[in-house]
Amino acid sequence: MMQMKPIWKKHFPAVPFSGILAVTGFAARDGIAAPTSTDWPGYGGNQSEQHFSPLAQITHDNAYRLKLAWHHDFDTNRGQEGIPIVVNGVMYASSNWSRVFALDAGTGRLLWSYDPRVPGDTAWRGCCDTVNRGVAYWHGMIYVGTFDGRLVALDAGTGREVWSVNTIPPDSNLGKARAYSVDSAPRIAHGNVIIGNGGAELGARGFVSAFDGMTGKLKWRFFTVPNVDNEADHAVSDPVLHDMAWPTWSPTEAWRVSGGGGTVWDSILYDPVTDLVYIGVGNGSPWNYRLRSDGKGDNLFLGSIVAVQPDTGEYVWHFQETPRDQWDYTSTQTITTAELPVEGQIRHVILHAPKNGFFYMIDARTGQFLSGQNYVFVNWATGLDPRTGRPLFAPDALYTLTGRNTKMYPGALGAHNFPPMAYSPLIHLAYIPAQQVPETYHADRVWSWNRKGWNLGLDGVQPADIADMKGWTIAWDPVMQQERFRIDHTGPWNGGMLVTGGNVLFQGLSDGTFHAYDALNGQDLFSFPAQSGIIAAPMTYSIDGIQYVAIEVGWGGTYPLYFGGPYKHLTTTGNRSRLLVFALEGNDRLPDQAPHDWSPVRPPARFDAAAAQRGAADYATYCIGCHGHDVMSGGVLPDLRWSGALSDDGGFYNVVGRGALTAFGMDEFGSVLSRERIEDIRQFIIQQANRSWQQTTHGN
Ligand SMILES: O=C(O)c1cc(C(=O)O)c2c(n1)C(=O)C(=O)c1cc(C(=O)O)[nH]c1-2
Ligand SMILES: [Ca+2]
Repeated sequence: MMQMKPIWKKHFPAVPFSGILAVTGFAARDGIAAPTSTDWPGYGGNQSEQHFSPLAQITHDNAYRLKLAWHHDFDTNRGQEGIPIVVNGVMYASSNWSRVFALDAGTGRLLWSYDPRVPGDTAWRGCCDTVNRGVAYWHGMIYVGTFDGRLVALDAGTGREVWSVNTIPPDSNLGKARAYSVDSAPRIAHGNVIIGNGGAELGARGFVSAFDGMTGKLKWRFFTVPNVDNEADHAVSDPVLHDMAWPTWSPTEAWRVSGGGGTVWDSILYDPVTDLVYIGVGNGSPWNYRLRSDGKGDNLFLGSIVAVQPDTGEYVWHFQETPRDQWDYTSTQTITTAELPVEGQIRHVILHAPKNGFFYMIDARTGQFLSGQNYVFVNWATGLDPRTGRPLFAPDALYTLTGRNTKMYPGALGAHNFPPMAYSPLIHLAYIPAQQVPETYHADRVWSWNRKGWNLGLDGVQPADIADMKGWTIAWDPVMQQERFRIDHTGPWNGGMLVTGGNVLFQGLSDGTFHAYDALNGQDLFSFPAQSGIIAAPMTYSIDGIQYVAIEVGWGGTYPLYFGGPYKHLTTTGNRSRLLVFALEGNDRLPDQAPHDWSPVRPPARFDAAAAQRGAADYATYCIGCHGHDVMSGGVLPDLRWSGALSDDGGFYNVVGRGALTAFGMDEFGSVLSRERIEDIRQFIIQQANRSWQQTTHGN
């Protein structure tokens, strides 16, 4: 093997490492021990959310020996995006539908489980599966955000509910759509539990709330986009929205209805060094910038990182990465801090690789742009203004203004989505689970509003050919703003990263394998067949001197749901959602894999082509987000082409119109679509099923 020189030695003789063991924010309650450095006390590991652990028992020399120590089957086969936490030997893992499991982290023995009983008819509110990314620990309590918008505090010892609040207030200032869902991990700052929400694809006005960790009392709320009438929300964001954000919006119809977007649906970081909370703000709602804001203004705080005070939520600074958003370029991706040299001085900086394809280094105290460079091919901007970091738009990028359908790199799933990036304070590299998923955007000319449906203001978003879809892990040098090496994957939508003191990089892939790589050069050290695609990120901890690495397995999230069948990598099987835990010793094994999938069955032979054409439009608004392009399942939810309900209009209406399968997450649409329109959707699905049937051998 070629030995690589440690890259960092070139410009780092002796750099003080940031917050590796910093666990001070997780203070102990009487009689309850504080987490230790062998734990994984929060979503991002340490308080810099570097997805780094100093544990070094597993190294590039021995990682090939990794074994399965134990596994835990989840009670759902939907997508898994959670990163478990470990505190004092107990693992707290969350799963789809916001369920929580406490397990003995050494053996996998189930200690308790908690089901918030999220009503199945709330599933439509989420763009991207009923996933959950994790829980928070503080003072002997576990906090989980539930898909239907609650924040729940559990007793860490028993799983008993201590308090529960609705994080989505009934206020009238949230827009008409109110498609709120919560899937991100709560974060803790000064004893406050901070949580955002998602929903901008369907219609939502973004905000972040802070609740007292002990009592659940609301401490503050910060809205990320202005009140539509520039009136007071009686929230801490009032002054900055009134003075700074409002002038960057045009008071047109579309955002008044849909809420404007700016949802904080994933990353939030409390930084003990600056004593600030950074929130990653999402895309505009509707996506169509011309319809949303008359094509005017930067639309603050869309596509920004905003820094606020932990106790009050008061605005401190913002840095907007994507002004004039019309591509779903969220800034919700991993917010990480590090100590790095800038012009000869060590600075405390934020590292950020948002969807838009640029890697940013920002001063954490002031929000000042320090440097930035595209980490993948992009065609929406030709670069960044070197002084301000503002993107230089490519002429074709503003497609809602030009009216020309445009294929954009990145597309709406971004060059980097929710799977966390990691940063090694030993090697000084960031590891980005990056991808190329181009899409062609077709702008609508007229705004129309659909309750319970997607509200993009677009005629459609067309994914590129599968050959154009790529996935890599990019090792990025943030100081030089350049790539050091990359690991090629079979396709996009791979899991997030973990890097350790043993200089090992762990990642699960969309092709259903789990890997350990050498963090210095990307060499593949270990591969495990996990039986299902992986989108979550691993974490590590140590008990009784043994280092474990855990990963949640379960194909899902938006890519397989929305893009559908042609983009599925594991063609042989449906999902098996589980938690896998590895160590250097272990003798657990997975049960043999019996292939299971949705087999084609002969669809009804006749359909009405004109009805099918009408149904296609409603399918794209109401169904596509879960059931996929061209009605092909991406391997998570049932493939409607082969559904028994297709053969009978009454049975189909019972499911789609009346909600016969509500308990499974299939809501009723009879309240928003007439029986005729639902029948048109059935005709469209039958048409698609016949097309597929013809294309298989069955057609002969
Ligand atoms: O705008 C939003 O409110 C919002 C929310 C979410 C979410 O809550 O998961 C996602 C997105 N946007 C999004 O753009 C996106 O690509 C995405 C992927 C996923 C996922 O879990 O697979 N969620 C989301
Ligand atoms: Ca979005």
